Amino acid sequence: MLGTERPRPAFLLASGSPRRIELLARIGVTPDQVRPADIDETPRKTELPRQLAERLARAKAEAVAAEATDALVLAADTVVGVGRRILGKPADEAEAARFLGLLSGRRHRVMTAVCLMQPGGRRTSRLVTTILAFQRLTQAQIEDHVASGEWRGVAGGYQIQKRAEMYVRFLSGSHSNVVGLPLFETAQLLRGAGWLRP
Ligand SMILES: Cc1cn([C@H]2C[C@H](O)[C@@H](COP(=O)(O)OP(=O)(O)OP(=O)(O)O)O2)c(=O)[nH]c1=O
Repeated sequence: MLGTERPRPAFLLASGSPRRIELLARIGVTPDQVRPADIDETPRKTELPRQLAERLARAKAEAVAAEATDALVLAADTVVGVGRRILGKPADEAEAARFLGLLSGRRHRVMTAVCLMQPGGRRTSRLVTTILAFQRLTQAQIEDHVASGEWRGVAGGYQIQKRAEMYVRFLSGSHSNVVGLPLFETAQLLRGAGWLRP
């Protein structure tokens, strides 16, 4: 850094998702601090998947930025939508199996909203949608998936970066978006904030 330049703000990742840390690392970005936001993620009645993702990403970013006004704060939220239905994180094995049944043989959408708060309160964001289709799943495949435990703590109850990819017949759009952080759009936001070089 040259002496005439202003010092960089601290970069905080407002997320407890290990996937988001790994994805950022892939584009050479290491947060100065990881500070998961503690917010209520319950969908509102009649809220659409994209509205939920946008609202939660913003709420996570604002919650952390409120305690660190001089920092650059990045947050994201990933939601799976099948029609108007929102699939969050399955509560238990039965719900994980039900989600897989809903995804079986159908197209669905994965939406990730990314929100970046700059020091001084300027906010920029992106909403990215990836369309996927799973093959039709047999009962045995659903049972194996549930037994793998890979449904825990993830939207829709599957992880494309793990065994579930073998069921993905079709994907249109960003792969990293499905894993929790669309890297192309995140890099655009970070460039806009002067954090990455154009
Ligand atoms: C669909 C899908 C989701 N996911 C993950 C990404 C997100 O971490 C998670 C969705 O939950 P989120 O609420 O977006 O994120 P999180 O609770 O893991 O972390 P935080 O709120 O602190 O940022 O699901 C995968 O890892 N692979 C997939 O294929």
